[in-house]
Amino acid sequence: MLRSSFKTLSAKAAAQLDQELMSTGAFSIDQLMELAGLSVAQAIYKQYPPKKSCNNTVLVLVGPGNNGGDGLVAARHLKLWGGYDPILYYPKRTKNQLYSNLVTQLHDLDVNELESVEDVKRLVSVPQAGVDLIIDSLFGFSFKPPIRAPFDELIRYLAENHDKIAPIVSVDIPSGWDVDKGPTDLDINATMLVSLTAPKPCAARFVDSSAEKIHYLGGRFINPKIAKKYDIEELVDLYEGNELIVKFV
Ligand SMILES: NC(=O)C1=CN([C@@H]2O[C@H](COP(=O)(O)OP(=O)(O)OC[C@H]3O[C@@H](n4cnc5c(N)ncnc54)[C@H](O)[C@@H]3O)[C@@H](O)[C@H]2O)[C@H](O)CC1
Ligand SMILES: [K+]
Repeated sequence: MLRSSFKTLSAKAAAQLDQELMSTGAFSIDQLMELAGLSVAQAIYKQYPPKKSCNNTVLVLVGPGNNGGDGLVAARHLKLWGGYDPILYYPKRTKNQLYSNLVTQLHDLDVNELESVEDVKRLVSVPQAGVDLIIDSLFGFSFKPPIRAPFDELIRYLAENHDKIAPIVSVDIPSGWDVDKGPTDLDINATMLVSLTAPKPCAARFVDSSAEKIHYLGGRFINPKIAKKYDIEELVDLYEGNELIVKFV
């Protein structure tokens, strides 16, 4: 599949598909999130395998919705596989058993958390010994700009310091971008994007912005009937064998 010609799903269609999977499709959100987060972890393992020369510290920026949940799941898999040392920044928690369970699972794996944006700034700015990779699981297809506190300060810092910090892997959407229109004045400057189910329109802007941008597809849970209804059969057909991810090249 050519890296800049792929079917996309608008923010509205993505939300509708998500609802359909969980209503008539009879999936639970836990199931979808587990598969989404697992595919994010696999894409990271493939693109950034753990190195012997560093701690492989992965800072996971966790937002208040399901995009954040995908990041929590990905962190668990990376930790379980060994080689990676995830650390969380999760400033705004939704009171929901699903998320508190995911956090408990990470605490049981001795995954630590940062308390403030200042802690994040300190850690990401330490050359070599700080953070080797950043997972941006702040916002996904339900994000509506402009970005509100406390996330504005965080994204502004990452945007302004992108040449000094570790690569950023965005889950589903580069956080702060308009899902359908693309970058706003706050660009998190992600290096890699893992689109879930289908790329959203902003993914085309992402790959067009530089030949260096890396783009994966994950979230392999769409049956042929739903794929046909949403006109994304050609995306579903890209997965080979038992693979959970596809790299656009
Ligand atoms: N079918 C799939 O592909 C699946 C994808 N998953 C992931 O879920 C997200 C979408 O999750 P959702 O809970 O609908 O929303 P978000 O995580 O995008 O964020 C909602 C959250 O953010 C707040 N918010 C919105 N705009 C702003 C703003 N301008 N400033 C600050 N805060 C904002 C809002 O109030 C909510 O609290 C999708 O992208 C995938 O990553 C599922 O995991 C599985 C199925
Ligand atoms: K994101």
